[in-house]
Amino acid sequence: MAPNLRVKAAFMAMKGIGISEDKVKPVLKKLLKLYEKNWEMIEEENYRVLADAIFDEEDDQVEVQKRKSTADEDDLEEEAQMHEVERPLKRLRLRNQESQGLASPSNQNSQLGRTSFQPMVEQQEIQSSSVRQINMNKGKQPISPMALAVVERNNLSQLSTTKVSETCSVMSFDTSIRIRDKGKGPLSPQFIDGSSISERPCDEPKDERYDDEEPLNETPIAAILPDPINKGDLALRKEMIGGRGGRAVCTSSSEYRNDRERANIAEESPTNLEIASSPLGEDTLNVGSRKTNSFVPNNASNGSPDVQGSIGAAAPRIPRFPGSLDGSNNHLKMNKNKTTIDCAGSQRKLSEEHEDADSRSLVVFSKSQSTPTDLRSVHDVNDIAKGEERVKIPWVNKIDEQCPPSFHYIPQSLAFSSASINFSLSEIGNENCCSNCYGDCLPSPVPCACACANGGEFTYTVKGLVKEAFLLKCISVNRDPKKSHHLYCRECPLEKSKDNNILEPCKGHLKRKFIKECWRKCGCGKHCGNRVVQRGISYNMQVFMTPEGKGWGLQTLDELPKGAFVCEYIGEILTIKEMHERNLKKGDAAKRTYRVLLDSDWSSMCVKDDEALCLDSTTFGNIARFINHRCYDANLIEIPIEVETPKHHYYRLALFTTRKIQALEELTWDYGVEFDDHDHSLNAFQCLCGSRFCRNVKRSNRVKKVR
Ligand SMILES: C[S@@+](CC[C@H](N)C(=O)[O-])C[C@H]1O[C@@H](n2cnc3c(N)ncnc32)[C@H](O)[C@@H]1O
Repeated sequence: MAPNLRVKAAFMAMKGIGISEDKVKPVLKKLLKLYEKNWEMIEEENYRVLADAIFDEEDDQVEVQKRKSTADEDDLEEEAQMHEVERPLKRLRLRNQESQGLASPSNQNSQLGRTSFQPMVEQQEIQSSSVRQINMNKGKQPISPMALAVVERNNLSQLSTTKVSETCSVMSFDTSIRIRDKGKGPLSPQFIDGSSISERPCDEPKDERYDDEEPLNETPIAAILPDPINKGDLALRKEMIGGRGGRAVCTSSSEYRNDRERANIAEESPTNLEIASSPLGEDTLNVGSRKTNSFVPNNASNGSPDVQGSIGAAAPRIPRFPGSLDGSNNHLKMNKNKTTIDCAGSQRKLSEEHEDADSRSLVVFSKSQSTPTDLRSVHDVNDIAKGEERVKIPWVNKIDEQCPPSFHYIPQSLAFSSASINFSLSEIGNENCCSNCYGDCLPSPVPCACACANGGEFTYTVKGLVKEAFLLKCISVNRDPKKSHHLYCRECPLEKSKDNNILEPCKGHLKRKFIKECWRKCGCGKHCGNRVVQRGISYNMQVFMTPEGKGWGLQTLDELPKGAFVCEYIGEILTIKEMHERNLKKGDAAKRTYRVLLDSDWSSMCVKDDEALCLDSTTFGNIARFINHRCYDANLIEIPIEVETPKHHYYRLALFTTRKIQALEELTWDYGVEFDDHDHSLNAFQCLCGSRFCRNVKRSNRVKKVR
């Protein structure tokens, strides 16, 4: 349909429910801008989004009007106070009261005659003063001086251009990939990224509805339970205390390099072929489940405080998020005197810490008093990724005294135990790779075999960004998961894992578009433009404590272009059965785990039990575990990436920007949570995303209105 016909149709539809053109016009304009002229979204469900937006606009106007009259009342009140002495009405009232003996409020109105309006002045005073009180409290959060915060908001650009970049040095990753031919035993693990900061997105204004509300006291973001002491502790202790100097390569935020240039600087992170079992996992993880999409968030705790430098946990679509390792109070805290305190109570002045900012462990530990768990929970304030990424990822808390929750930073996902992910070269046939290519595939006029798998053309631009058309398709599938995008398993592994006597029918899985990247069996080089995700994180980000009460979050320190790769969702690779077992073990704590289902292609294959997988970032993960949820208009989107195997039971899950993102914006993605799905209360949390499309807002009234 031509655009103007669509406009007319929208007018007609709105007219049908009694909304005039002049009200529709400005809102429609805004929506078209917001959805980048994606009419399908606006037209869906008989223009429901449009109608909702118009009602919202009306609500906003009423609110503004209310505020205006409140402000007027305040002004009046102030004026009245200034001229208290000459307030005739008040004096009159007092005189009347005195003369008529009207001390009791109960008989005031009846006996004061014409002057009875005066008690209303009094009432008005009370109202306006309480309004004033609310206004005064509004927006005030308990903000303690940030003991550990190295980054002041105002100085962020400085941080990203100087502090971060100054500390860059060339890093070489240990590329410990062990590839074996099919059937010849274990392969090597694969890892990935993480980290963040943030501020409100410029085009995602905070919803006024939340302004006057106290932040809700949510369930804590997730609790990571203590790992059993094992041999790894010694190495960890060494790393915590000594750090691994000079490994990270940072990209200055001011100097943008495209992905390929960046790739020349840093070593490619190791690609995982086979996933190693974690000796720790089982006792330490919690899982949640989710209905259809791949993200299974839990009730993340708001982060019980940990040691300075430790990270908080977060979770995406199947994911759930952790908090403290053991839920005990064994956490390091920051005190308000700008002194850092470790678990053992050692104190150290912040200034001293700044002096040796490049030393990678800022917390002073008393070795004798610190347990291995304490040590593991400490995160370097300058780099929560512990040098595992190409860039450093600092953390900051300007809101309270919590430190990020404990977890193990891993840059690539690892199998916990039973997941069937032994990638082998023989599994990738010649038709599944471009063995005849050379150098960089992108400039070639003839699409290579990998491009053919992407529908005959590369999905990345030469700048390493996802092409607009592909991105829009992904966004529309996510934002508009109509039935047509859902596929249903004949025997759903998720339902099978539930131990129900009767097997429930599959609830459906969102069918997503994959990107196939070139890989090591291809003839091209590792800087080929069709290898973006596997090169890892390249933008500067920061983990930060959100002011809205969402716990920790991730924000970008760099401006990010639309379609840019931000990070992969990394975690332990679990079979659904393992996930379920962990849930049972954890009981209520399972609500605080961060898991994402890898179910984008379940329905198109008969998934065996050990092939139905999810990623659990509760105890082992990267910065993605800090990314908070935002309903509908999140600035990141997850896209499945095929790298090491053509079988889609395992794939990488990468997060890309849905639009240009300003430095200091919080990074968010839509977990796909259904807040009214009572069957999946494990995933529920009180959503504070602030989106005008928030699904956690009771919509019944609005829907009624539309009908
Ligand atoms: C993957 S974690 C995100 C990081 C988490 N905020 C933290 O502190 O570790 C997911 C958890 O964060 C919290 N969260 C994420 N998005 C939220 C939102 N929009 N509103 C409220 N809480 C949110 C919930 O507790 C959720 O279970």
